[in-house]
Amino acid sequence: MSVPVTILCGELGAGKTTLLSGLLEADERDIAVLVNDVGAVNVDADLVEARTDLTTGEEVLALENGCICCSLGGELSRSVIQLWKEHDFEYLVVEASGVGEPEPIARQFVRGPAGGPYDLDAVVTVVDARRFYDRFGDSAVDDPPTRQGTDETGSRPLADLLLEQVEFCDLLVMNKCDLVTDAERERVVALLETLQPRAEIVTTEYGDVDPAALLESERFDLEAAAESAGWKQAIHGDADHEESKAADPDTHEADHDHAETHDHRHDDHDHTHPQARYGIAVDTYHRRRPFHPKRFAALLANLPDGLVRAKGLCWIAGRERQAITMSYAGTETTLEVTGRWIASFSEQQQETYRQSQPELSWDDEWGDRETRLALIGRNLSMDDLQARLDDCLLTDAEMDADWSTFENPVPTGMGDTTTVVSDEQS
Ligand SMILES: Nc1nc2c(ncn2[C@@H]2O[C@H](COP(=O)(O)OP(=O)(O)OP(=O)(O)O)[C@@H](O)[C@H]2O)c(=O)[nH]1
Repeated sequence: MSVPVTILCGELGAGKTTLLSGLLEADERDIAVLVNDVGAVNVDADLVEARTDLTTGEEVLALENGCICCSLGGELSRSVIQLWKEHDFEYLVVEASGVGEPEPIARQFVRGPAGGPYDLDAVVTVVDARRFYDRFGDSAVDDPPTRQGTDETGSRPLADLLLEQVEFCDLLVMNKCDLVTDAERERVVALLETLQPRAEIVTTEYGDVDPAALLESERFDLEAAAESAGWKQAIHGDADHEESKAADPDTHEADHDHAETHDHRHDDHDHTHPQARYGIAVDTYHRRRPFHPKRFAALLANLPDGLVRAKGLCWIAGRERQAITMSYAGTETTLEVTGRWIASFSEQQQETYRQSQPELSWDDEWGDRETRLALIGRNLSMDDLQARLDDCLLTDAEMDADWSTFENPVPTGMGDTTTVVSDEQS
């Protein structure tokens, strides 16, 4: 029988260790714990070990000096397999580094060698309610959120990773609720529901969560988790909507219709519309005309304060091969080369790719090049933001210019990123 696994994510200091200590104390099962902490001194492992030695004697294994989701990927698999071979236990909890991406960790338990002895039960993300509210919850605070630096592992902005942990999980534990007012708590819940419509949300203090919610909940589903982010659903909803309107010629250039895509997930079943109550809106932006690199970068440096999340693919003039993923969270936007437009391959390769993706929308002149972004904001005029994005598109005269002459901060190599910090002045 495979051993069930719960992965525990959340930003540094959100309360993962507190929750885990409580869990180990409250639960009868024989639980092994794998703790990963960035930095040489593995404080968490020491803490949990001290706690577990005194209580139930669970196995604690520490992976140090790195992040299990990237450099230690192989080591994670090796360690958990070794743990399984050498010890007897009923359950494994992996406390992921505060700066790790949960998806690659989860994949190791599904597709990697660890998928044999283990069965991934749930990915749980712990959110610090106070910090989340300060960062994303209220544009009108007198004391603005502190700007996020880059994380220790490289170029990814911390807020971006934080939202990824929210967007890829089965259960959200909103901790430190003693540090927010009721109104602030409700607003954070509404934001979390928008960013991640699939996950259940539990509000708590000092990680006091019923073990049944964390262990053997059988919540995990790789496909569902990978598609569950609010921004992805908005983009899929927009694409589907567009397909159903395909016969309409008006959809060709500017098929945006946010009145219909707006917050579509809750139309059927949620009569309270908490998102609307807190001024939270989801929108999509789709154009088949490239951005001017300099004007687009200038907009990213001056995004409206109410924008919480923006993510999707961009077509940027001068980068005719590179499909660029834009990801905004907190105050920073990363532009990363994440692939190639199919239209930049040879005709024969284009045929092959297009046959394998029959649903791909294709323009006679530009092929699959397009910009398709999800926008999540609060107290924000989506129409103004759309108009500002439109101002970044090439003009008719610029369409005829030599795009390679444009000043262009956008990277060219696969996997390369540029980060633009917004000064939140607009
Ligand atoms: N006020 C308040 N403090 C909390 C709560 N939960 C945890 N803390 C405190 O927050 C601090 C960080 O908690 P940890 O459990 O170490 O957080 P962590 O997520 O494991 O942190 P890293 O190991 O840095 O990733 C500790 O001082 C906890 O006592 C809570 O609900 N309310």
